[in-house]
Amino acid sequence: MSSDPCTQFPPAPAPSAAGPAPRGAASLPRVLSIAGTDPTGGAGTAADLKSIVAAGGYAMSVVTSVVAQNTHGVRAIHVPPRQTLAAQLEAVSDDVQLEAVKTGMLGTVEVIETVSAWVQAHPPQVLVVDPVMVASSGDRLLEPEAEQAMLRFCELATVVTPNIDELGVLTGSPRARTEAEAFAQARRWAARTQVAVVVKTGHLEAEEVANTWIAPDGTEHRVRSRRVETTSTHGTGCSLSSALATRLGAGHSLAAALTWATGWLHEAVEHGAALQVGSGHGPVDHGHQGRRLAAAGSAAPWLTDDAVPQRWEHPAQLAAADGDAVRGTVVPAVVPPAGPWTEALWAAGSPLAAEISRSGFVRALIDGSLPEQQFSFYLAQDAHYLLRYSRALAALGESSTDADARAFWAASAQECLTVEMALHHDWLASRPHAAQVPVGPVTSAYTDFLLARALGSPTVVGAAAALPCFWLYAQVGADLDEVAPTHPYAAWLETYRDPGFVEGVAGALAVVEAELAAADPAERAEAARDFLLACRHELEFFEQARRVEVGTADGAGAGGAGADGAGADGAGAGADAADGPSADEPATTAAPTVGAAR
Ligand SMILES: Nc1ncnc2c1ncn2[C@@H]1O[C@H](COP(=O)(O)OP(=O)(O)O)[C@@H](O)[C@H]1O
Ligand SMILES: Cc1ncc(COP(=O)(O)O)c(N)n1
Repeated sequence: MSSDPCTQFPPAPAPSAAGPAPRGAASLPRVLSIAGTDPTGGAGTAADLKSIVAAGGYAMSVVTSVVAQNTHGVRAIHVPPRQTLAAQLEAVSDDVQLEAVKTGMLGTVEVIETVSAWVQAHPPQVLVVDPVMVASSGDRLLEPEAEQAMLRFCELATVVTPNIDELGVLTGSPRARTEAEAFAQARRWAARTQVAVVVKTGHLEAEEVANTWIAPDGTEHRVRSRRVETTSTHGTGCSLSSALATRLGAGHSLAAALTWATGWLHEAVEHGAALQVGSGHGPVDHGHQGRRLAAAGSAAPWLTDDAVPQRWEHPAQLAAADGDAVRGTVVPAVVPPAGPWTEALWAAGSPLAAEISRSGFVRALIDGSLPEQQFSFYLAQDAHYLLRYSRALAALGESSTDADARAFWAASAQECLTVEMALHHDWLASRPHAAQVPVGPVTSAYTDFLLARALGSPTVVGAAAALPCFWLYAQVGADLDEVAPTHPYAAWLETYRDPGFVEGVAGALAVVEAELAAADPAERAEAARDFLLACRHELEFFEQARRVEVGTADGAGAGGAGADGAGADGAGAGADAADGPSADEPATTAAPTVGAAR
């Protein structure tokens, strides 16, 4: 440690005129990033600030070095005098109580010593050290002679987050070629230093990128994530460590914090390329999840008044649900319409069908990356839905005047109950937490709407509102290629293609076509409007599960990853608890026979 007075900090709490604000009562964790800059906003302090905010913290920043860099690489590094660094650190700690500190690029021995001295004088509750050494562009961000100082600094951390190359340097081992080798290195280092390590496998080749917390006592918590084929990974390490620090600072367990940070970053990586920032290795979209959730709370009406004519006289009068006149770009329906009226309904609802296929929920369900906790929530809501949907179908059976329609709705209502029972037996029995999740607001809004139409509107209207559940569910099956038996949701995905279910869809289409043909134009228009609203309810129904915050206790199937899991400083929860079906979950259980719904 240097004896320079600039690196000698008074012990905490450092007094100032007002002194640091008292602990407790803060609505958000106050998180400090100590890092270098990136003027293109992808890495360093900029990435850290965005990540801390995204993770739910109040973000602060102390700059260690001013870096002229962009998505192609580093052009110049200026390290301000150590007095400047020390003064920044003191300005923060004299005034602000911190819940977490994250360090990134420290760069030189002098900087590391200054930060080390400050940390020792003001030990934070949570210190996440990202031992930044070399940028993804290949440029060095840590002087070679500073490596030893960095290794010593890491021993002050709550957790360190090296990438594969940095882990090798940290442990004095050759670069790990497999996850198992990386784990062995991390275990040895954690046992020796009593500091936890998050092993990140972004730099390995495998399709799965996992982040694994390895505690000093050897316990592990592994969070799986799917590799995104993209060049937009600049600043991923900065972002993960900042989000992790924030969640730990907020008091989440290590399992919950790592699960959340990994899932959030996955979405940010997935949408980074669309930002079109720079022509090299672009940044990730730190705000994607926040914007998605904000959009879910929009108060904008789902349909404008002119979306459907007052009187629907001819099939061609209907516009697409996005307001455009129906054009030739309609997504083909896997179960074909039964006549001109249902054909027009399909064309009008086609933008929503396409949106469901593109939705994060459906894509994650199909590619297997949907977190188990969100899948469990979906199952729980599905069970609530089926019970209520069955009542709506039974009501349609009672109000139908046509004998075939009556028989069809009654049989469908019955089948729905059978499917609901199978859902409990085959899927929810092994997820007792999910089985107890109450009906959510999205499910409730959809089913209240369906029941109101089935019980209080003309039969044609209730029937049209009930149709998207059949038709759009079958459509999801069209997006499926062969599902590998190792897919975590293989058995569930098969239900979308069940031939009995496809037959049921055709039956519903025939009934609705006949009802529409016989209806008067005003009722027909009402039916079209409610068909489109039900399509939108379908989209919301799928997407609601992605609004469940993984790693917290508010969703279903929290497993070992709930907020009440292992503490941040303690042992990890069981491996794979939150992000994929565990060995005893029924990933390959026989699918319930879906014949009527969802
Ligand atoms: N291509 C990718 N697809 C999905 N997630 C990624 C990808 N690249 C990085 N990540 C996420 O970012 C984390 C950190 O990335 P990594 O490249 O391992 O570290 P660093 O940025 O420190 O070099 C990974 O553990 C993973 O969660
Ligand atoms: C200031 C700063 N800190 C960290 C990184 C590493 O980020 P990456 O490895 O993604 O380039 C960077 N490029 N710049």
